[in-house]
Amino acid sequence: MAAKIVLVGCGNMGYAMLAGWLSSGKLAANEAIVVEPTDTLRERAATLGVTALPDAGAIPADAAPRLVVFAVKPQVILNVVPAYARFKASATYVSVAAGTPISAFEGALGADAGIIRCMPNTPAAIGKGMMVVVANDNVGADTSDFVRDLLSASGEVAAIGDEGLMDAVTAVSGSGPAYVFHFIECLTAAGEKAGLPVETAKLLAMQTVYGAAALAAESREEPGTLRQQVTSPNGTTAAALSVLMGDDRLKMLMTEAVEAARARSVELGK
Ligand SMILES: NC(=O)C1=CN([C@@H]2O[C@H](COP(=O)(O)OP(=O)(O)OC[C@H]3O[C@@H](n4cnc5c(N)ncnc54)[C@H](OP(=O)(O)O)[C@@H]3O)[C@@H](O)[C@H]2O)C=CC1
Ligand SMILES: O=C(O)[C@@H]1CCC=N1
Repeated sequence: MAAKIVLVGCGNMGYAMLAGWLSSGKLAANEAIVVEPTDTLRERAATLGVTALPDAGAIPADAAPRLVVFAVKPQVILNVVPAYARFKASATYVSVAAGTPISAFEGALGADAGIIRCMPNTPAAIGKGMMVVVANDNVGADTSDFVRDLLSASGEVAAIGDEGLMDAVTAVSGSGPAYVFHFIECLTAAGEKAGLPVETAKLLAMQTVYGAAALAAESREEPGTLRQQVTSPNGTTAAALSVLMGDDRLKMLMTEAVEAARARSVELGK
């Protein structure tokens, strides 16, 4: 059974990517094999029509995948990788793990293995993700193009030459959706405190974040200009922004949060 892709780990991130690839039509279900030990997650993957197996040993000998994509936790990834070394003749290896450097995969698979480190985020599930990639010198142009095309089904793809920046990338776009989800939670709670029914507060918070993000993405104006367009002199927005921006309060908080994530990514790579 030939397969284009073996996806190792189909939890939050693996499933989000797989769902994006399949729904875009860039990958057919019969071109993917998923390896996932957790029964419920394996069954969820199988509902998408892919072959879902409990361990690497169950993959047919003739699978010859073009890509092996690791979407398991950084804490276990280097124990998981060796079982996939047998696909080296056909495969390039892609890791989405936070922290784990390309050199660690070269150590496990050999210096001649093609390795791509990718930092996706969960909006990939609906084609709105941000994927940042960096590859070692063993990855040829054909494979780079193939991976870029596949990842583009999940959203925006950017390449960086300096792997050292991947910890910062992880802290901004990899973890970033969680910051935005928390912002929605906080705006909802604040709306409720101001007297709105919770469902109304949630709708207002969600649609406001969605609309503002879409406007910022589609407009030619800078976010700062768009902010000023909302802010009437001495009006309601100015009152709120004096709380958020006074003493650079939110900026300092975001800087601290991103630095905490970046430092944790560095730690996970050790
Ligand atoms: N979640 C996110 O938003 C993002 C995550 N990432 C990265 O993606 C990776 C996965 O994260 P996430 O999806 O959140 O984690 P999850 O725990 O949701 O998914 C990982 C899955 O891998 C399974 N697994 C464990 N061992 C193996 C194995 N030997 N073979 C196959 N599957 C195995 C786990 O099963 P079990 O639980 O039974 O061990 C689990 O179901 C991490 O490295 C993370 O850094 C990157 C960007 C964003
Ligand atoms: O929290 C984490 O470690 C992973 C990496 C980026 C998003 N989730």
